[in-house]
Amino acid sequence: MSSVVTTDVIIVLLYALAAVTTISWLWGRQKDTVPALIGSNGFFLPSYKASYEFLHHAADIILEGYIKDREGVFRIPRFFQWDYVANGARRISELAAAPEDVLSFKEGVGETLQVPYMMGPEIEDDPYHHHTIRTTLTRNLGRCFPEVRDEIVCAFDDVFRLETEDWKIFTVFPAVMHVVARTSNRLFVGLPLCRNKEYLSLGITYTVAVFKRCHILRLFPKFLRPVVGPLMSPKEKARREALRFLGPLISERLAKQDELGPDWPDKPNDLVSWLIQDAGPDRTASSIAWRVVVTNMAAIHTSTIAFHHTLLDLAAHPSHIQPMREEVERVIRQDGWTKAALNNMHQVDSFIRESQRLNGSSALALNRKVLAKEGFRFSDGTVIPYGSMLSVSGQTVSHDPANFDHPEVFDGFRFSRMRGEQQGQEESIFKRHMITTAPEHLPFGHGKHACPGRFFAATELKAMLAHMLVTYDIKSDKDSDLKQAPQYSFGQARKLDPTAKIWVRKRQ
Ligand code: HEM
Repeated sequence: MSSVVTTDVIIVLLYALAAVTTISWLWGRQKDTVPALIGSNGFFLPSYKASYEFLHHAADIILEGYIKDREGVFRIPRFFQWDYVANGARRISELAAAPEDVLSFKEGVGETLQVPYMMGPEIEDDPYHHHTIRTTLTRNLGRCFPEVRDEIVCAFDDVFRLETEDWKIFTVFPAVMHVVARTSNRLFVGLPLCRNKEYLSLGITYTVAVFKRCHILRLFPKFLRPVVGPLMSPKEKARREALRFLGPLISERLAKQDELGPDWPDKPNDLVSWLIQDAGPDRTASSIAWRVVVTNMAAIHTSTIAFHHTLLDLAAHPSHIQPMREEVERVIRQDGWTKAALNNMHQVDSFIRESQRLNGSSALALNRKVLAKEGFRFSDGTVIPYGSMLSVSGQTVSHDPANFDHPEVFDGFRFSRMRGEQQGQEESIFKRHMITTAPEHLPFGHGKHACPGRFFAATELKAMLAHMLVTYDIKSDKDSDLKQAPQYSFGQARKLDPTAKIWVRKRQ
């Protein structure tokens, strides 16, 4: 009993200390002219009530701000601090183009995902695997496509196990996550490990833990995070497991490289080899195994969410199936199952881009932290103070009639039509590809930090959709026709319905 009382007293004292420190820091700062979206403008710190309201209605509140002023900047209440949200294409472009020492991507992600606690300080300080993904992995997509395609075929076979001609019902999320995890790991670690259920569940469990716990840790004041962060971190356990699965494989490759040089005969062409090449002094089995897990985290959750929505959109809008089937079959007859063939599947590409447009997994995009001591200044003079988090309202731009005709309507061939209409105008055509980011299309971010894995994600997701179209019939589960209804949010994160189902059978 007395130890509980002591803990309570310590926590109250720590909170009081945080409040005094924050208030005195804010007191010395210039008055903030950016209006608050909810809560009172007059207060230095947002009220608990406003922060709680934002936690549960973030998407609606951000939309309200967008409707109020499509070119504006607002403050949003978080426990213990105000964050900032900017609207409009001009501000999005200015934010995306700002240098790292003014608006930091690294510190923005660090804060959003609580990287030092969830992944470790070395991932924040030296994210060399981002470079590996952007360069070597992307360059090898054509060469590695036969393996990726093979894994897609086998993984769908294993997940669906359709032995008769009858329809079978599936819960979409776990089915898609299994296929995505296997396919991604075929490229990351190769056979046979990419089919090892325990290994795959390590990546999935760690990813789910990071995305849940980072939001909870952000509810604590900063000075408490070094205490609470390590207690909540899934990192140590996942690191040990990663070494168990990947340690022998990586040690063997490191030994071969030491003995035979960097281009030893029959060196596997996968992420493990590419990371060994880029690792520099951090070239140990333990640290490379950890980069593989962290890459899994960036790749699997995001791609699973995207394909989950794609399949539900397909089931809800079946008139798109036949034209896409015809496109896939025509292109495959011409080019075979190759990466080049995917480039010619314009309707498939457009369908996934449209699904991403309407189903963003976060109400906020481009999360950055202001590092310039004088604050970040937009070209109209609005200043975001030093140390603040600044984001843009990623979802609202996709739903704005100024950017899209009938934005609320799912129109799977919206982007392929635009490409058709603009044949010959090279610059515009490339604006409509799934991988192309724009101020009005932010699922992959925008600017120099736009997702480096999006070329792989597009290859994987298009190959998955093309395979499903020509191999299976799918139809909606009547009960989950209104699949958007059960979506709810926690802070900026929008959660999908993990119970949504579809019917699948062998193609008739
Ligand atoms: C549909 C799937 C995916 C979506 C929607 C997605 C989305 C994003 C977004 C929004 C960002 C932040 C961009 C910004 O703030 O400007 C990002 C960054 C990143 N993504 Fe993805 N991603 C996907 C797939 C992947 C895959 C497959 C990989 C790895 C192979 C990957 C690796 C990364 C990495 C390493 C970063 C950090 C980039 C940097 O530091 O510059 N992503 N992604």
